[in-house]
Amino acid sequence: MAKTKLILASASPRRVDLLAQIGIVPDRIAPADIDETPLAGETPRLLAGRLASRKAEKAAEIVAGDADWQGALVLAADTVVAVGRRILPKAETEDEARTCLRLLSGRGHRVYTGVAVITAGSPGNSLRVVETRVSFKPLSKLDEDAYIASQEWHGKAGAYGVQGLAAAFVTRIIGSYPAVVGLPLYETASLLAGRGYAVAEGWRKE
Ligand SMILES: Cc1cn([C@H]2C[C@H](O)[C@@H](COP(=O)(O)OP(=O)(O)OP(=O)(O)O)O2)c(=O)[nH]c1=O
Repeated sequence: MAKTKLILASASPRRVDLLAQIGIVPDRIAPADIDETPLAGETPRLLAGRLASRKAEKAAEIVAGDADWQGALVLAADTVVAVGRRILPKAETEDEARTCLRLLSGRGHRVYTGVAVITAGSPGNSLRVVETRVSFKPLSKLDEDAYIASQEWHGKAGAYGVQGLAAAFVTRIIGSYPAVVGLPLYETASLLAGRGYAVAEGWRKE
């Protein structure tokens, strides 16, 4: 039987690296640019799920009509950081980043990562939203200034990347570390397997 093809609907190199960690190399990368504005009253969990689904649908639209990609799996994800019910932005300015860091300082927050898988040309999707609890130490003025100067916050949800310098701020993680970075690997593998993708194929050394 022909191997099921995989399309990754993401422009994020981190998601490519995370998939590679479990031996998965997408056959095609088809980033989906969508409006990520939360709806009025939308919870962070619902937002992460809706955006992951929307990204997968948009990438499937790109390959619709191309017979070579019918039946391929389309995988997308979205990461949202929330302090209580407040959804933090993907920080674009230093002011936004400072506001996020002050909200995160010395307390816990939640990271919601939605992962969606659809089969190109078929209706319906498989969706999981993974919640991970992350706690930060109280940040000093020096921590804050140095992290801002590092530029690592730029474009990141909640203005930090746990895979980088901000790891020095993290006192505790309850849940999935790879979900915080951008893709919950257990849930991703299980969604793909549920749609017929042989995740462990190719793990054996020749
Ligand atoms: C909390 C956290 C966020 N982030 C970043 C990753 C993303 O840039 C951002 C979440 O945005 P996303 O919209 O999930 O992803 P993206 O825009 O990078 O890529 P695409 O939509 O094409 O798949 O936050 C980290 O890199 N590490 C972290 O620990």
